[in-house]
Amino acid sequence: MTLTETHTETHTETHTETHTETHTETSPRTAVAALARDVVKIYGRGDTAVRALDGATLSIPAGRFTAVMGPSGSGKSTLMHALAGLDTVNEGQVLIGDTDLAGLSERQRTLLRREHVGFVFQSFNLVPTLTAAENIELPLTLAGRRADRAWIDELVEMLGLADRLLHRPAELSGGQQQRVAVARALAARPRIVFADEPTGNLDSRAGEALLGFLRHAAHELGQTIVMVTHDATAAAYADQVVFLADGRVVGELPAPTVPEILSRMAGLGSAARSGKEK
Ligand SMILES: Nc1ncnc2c1ncn2[C@@H]1O[C@H](COP(=O)(O)OP(=O)(O)OP(=O)(O)O)[C@@H](O)[C@H]1O
Repeated sequence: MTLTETHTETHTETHTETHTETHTETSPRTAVAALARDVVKIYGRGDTAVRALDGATLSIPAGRFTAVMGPSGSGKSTLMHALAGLDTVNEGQVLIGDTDLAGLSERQRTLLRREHVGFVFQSFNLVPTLTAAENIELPLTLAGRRADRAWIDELVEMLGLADRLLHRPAELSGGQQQRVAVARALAARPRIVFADEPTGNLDSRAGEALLGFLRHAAHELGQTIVMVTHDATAAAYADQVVFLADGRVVGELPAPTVPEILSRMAGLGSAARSGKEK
């Protein structure tokens, strides 16, 4: 099953002229899920201006699991925010699917994110007053879309959450909370899921289970996933690792192994965590 086969575009009047969703239920997903081309992002002005992205170019392949690594301050979070439509850029082009974000208003970007982007954060970001089930369905509730019950049930089953659905986040372990967050990110069948250090607050066993699921989601469900991490063990679960330094993409490593990742990172002047010290 590919996600496009059952993904119904429910939005109408809110969409922009620049957004060309012309695919039918049988058309294949584009090979590139998101694209940044020569992107410059400057924070602040004058003497205090910081060039967080300095000509970053990156293509995110659809249906693959991509890890983004780089020294602290290299621009990973900034690039992720730009690709996810959370923030605008000063120069260059950012596309999600076929949509050029430059043509969109802030509200249109919000709607695009709601429809096409899922997020998983280090700190889980679940709503404490809602049950696990309600948290999982929150993106659909917000978008006014009806839950695809069979899909949600499948996610819950795959993530081993079936007996935790009526519990609130405080009654769940860290690993369970993060699995709820992953189910929430995938619930609306987004075009792309961004995960920012998703295993940062998990012990290694829970982290490995989560990373295994993310890889499964890419390979078996066709879900495009982009993960920012400092952890070489986590990055080695990905299909490819993209390396950033000084606001630019400086390398890519397909089929990465932990030693290769650590060696590349050492070349960038940063000590990546091997993940073993956890
Ligand atoms: N809101 C902001 N205002 C000013 N400068 C910022 C802002 N956000 C990020 N920066 C700067 O932009 C640069 C890139 O930051 P970014 O957070 O993207 O790096 P990163 O690679 O994600 O770092 P880390 O691994 O430490 O999280 C850094 O020099 C940072 O200090």
